Amino acid sequence: MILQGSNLTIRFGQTIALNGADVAISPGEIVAIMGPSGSGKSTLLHVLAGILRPEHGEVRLNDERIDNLSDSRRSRLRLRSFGFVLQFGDLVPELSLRENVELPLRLLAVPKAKARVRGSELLRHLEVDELADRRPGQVSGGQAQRAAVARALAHRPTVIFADEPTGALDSAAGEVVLDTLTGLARKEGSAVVMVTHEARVASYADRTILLRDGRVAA
Ligand SMILES: Nc1ncnc2c1ncn2[C@@H]1O[C@H](COP(=O)(O)OP(=O)(O)OP(=O)(O)O)[C@@H](O)[C@H]1O
Repeated sequence: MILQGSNLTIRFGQTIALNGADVAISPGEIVAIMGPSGSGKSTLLHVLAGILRPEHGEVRLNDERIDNLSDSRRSRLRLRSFGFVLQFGDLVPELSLRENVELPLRLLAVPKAKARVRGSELLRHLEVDELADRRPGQVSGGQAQRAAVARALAHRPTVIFADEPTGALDSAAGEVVLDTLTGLARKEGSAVVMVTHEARVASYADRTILLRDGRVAA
């Protein structure tokens, strides 16, 4: 297993968002997390990704415990090992699509020329290379989301976390984003963990984890 969460428990005030959830993700596996509203899907994603710390339980990446690392070590680990695709354009609005895609590489000190080659390759795969110099506000939602997929893949992360990655798109644009996200992740060996409430989105996954009341129900 590449990523493992055991007995994950977290509360927000009186609300128990996760109540002893266990999940394990294999290398390169594509997993959908489904369940009713409020069942803890986004919270599970944030705990697995080291954004939130569980109150009980532990998270292991490559068998190394990550939930008890300091905030700065967890941020560093997220930058190196994880990619993220969120529902709404989380690209940096002041940067071009190309600069957004190169950003994780530049933060990881990849030389500019090398980052440019990798960025161009991904933008081409995602068919937004002709828009590379535009800013996110100057392209459609679907085009921006394809650039977000390119950015998530840029540094060849171990796991890509996607929270409702097509939630803001019409179905045609959503299909393109899912095709490219899952297709490129498979090709490059990144695992994908995606939260969705749509069966159509989950059909792209190898396996679905069903959450109910903060636990894995199936
Ligand atoms: N920051 C927070 N502060 C307070 N309560 C929270 C917070 N985040 C989540 N919760 C609560 O924890 C529970 C699980 O929330 P979560 O967002 O993980 O559910 P979800 O399954 O992703 O829901 P949805 O499908 O509606 O997005 C909910 O009852 C929610 O209200």
